[in-house]
Amino acid sequence: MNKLLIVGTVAFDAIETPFGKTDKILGGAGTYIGLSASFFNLQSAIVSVVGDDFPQEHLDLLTERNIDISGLEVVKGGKTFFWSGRYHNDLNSRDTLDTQLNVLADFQPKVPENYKNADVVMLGNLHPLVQSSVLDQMETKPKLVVLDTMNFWMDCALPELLEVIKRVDVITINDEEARQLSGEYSLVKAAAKIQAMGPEYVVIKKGEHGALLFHDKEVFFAPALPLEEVFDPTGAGDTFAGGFAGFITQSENVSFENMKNAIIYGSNLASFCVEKFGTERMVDLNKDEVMLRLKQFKSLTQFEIAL
Ligand SMILES: OC[C@H]1O[C@H](O)[C@H](O)[C@@H]1O
Repeated sequence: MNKLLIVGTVAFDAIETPFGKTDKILGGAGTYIGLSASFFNLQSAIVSVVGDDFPQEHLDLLTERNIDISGLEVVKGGKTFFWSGRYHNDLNSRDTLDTQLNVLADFQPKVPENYKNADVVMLGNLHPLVQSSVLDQMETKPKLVVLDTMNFWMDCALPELLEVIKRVDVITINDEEARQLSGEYSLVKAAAKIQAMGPEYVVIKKGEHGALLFHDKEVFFAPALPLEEVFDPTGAGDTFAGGFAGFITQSENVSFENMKNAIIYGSNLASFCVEKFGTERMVDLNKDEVMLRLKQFKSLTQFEIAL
């Protein structure tokens, strides 16, 4: 089985949406990526850090999903990273209410020995120096390195971010971030400028409006499924990235054609993530539901050209 190495936060989140409120539930980019990738036939490991306030049941959940947690450091006497946010009525924008880095402040990632030859590396949203350090530890060149990031790092660690961007094959960011990073309003021009920074493939996430995949002069668009229920968008982008990286790892095919499938799988899994609070929906989701919704994705975009 092919190996996927994931780096990303494992966190406690407190979330408020127009539909309700939660207190300290399981969250973190690494968690969402891991859960999403667990729907594929692969071996995966998470490199991250938590404090000893992190409940065993959450660790068990990751292990039950066949995610290797030997690279998930538990700091004695430390507190787990905590994030709290409130979504506006449109669910597209949010305010961060609190961020407590805690053990994340001094995090030095350690890639498990048996993942230093991982086929695919998924660098979740974290400090770019942490992302670089994971790449430095790889003993064989991965077939594909995917990086997710956000505007926060563009604002406060741009040189480090540009360094790690040079080293990756695929970058996933949202439309506003693509504009910020490139200084271009047109997403076509933005993608071209970002490709010139290093990544051959640029995935631009547009939330409820789908995702675009750029490579050379080619572009592919994956819709987002129009959903009746959108409850909580937290982790949707990470779930998308986990589905993308998971599918590529399973299929061993890093061509542009196969990446089209990967972004459909990513969008499909993300469409489930938003249906409940936090990781709830990803935890009770099964493969049959995933496959069924995939058919809906297909019929959403298929049509006959009438001349
Ligand atoms: O990307 C989603 C994650 O970002 C925030 O940092 C929260 O931990 C949340 O789970």
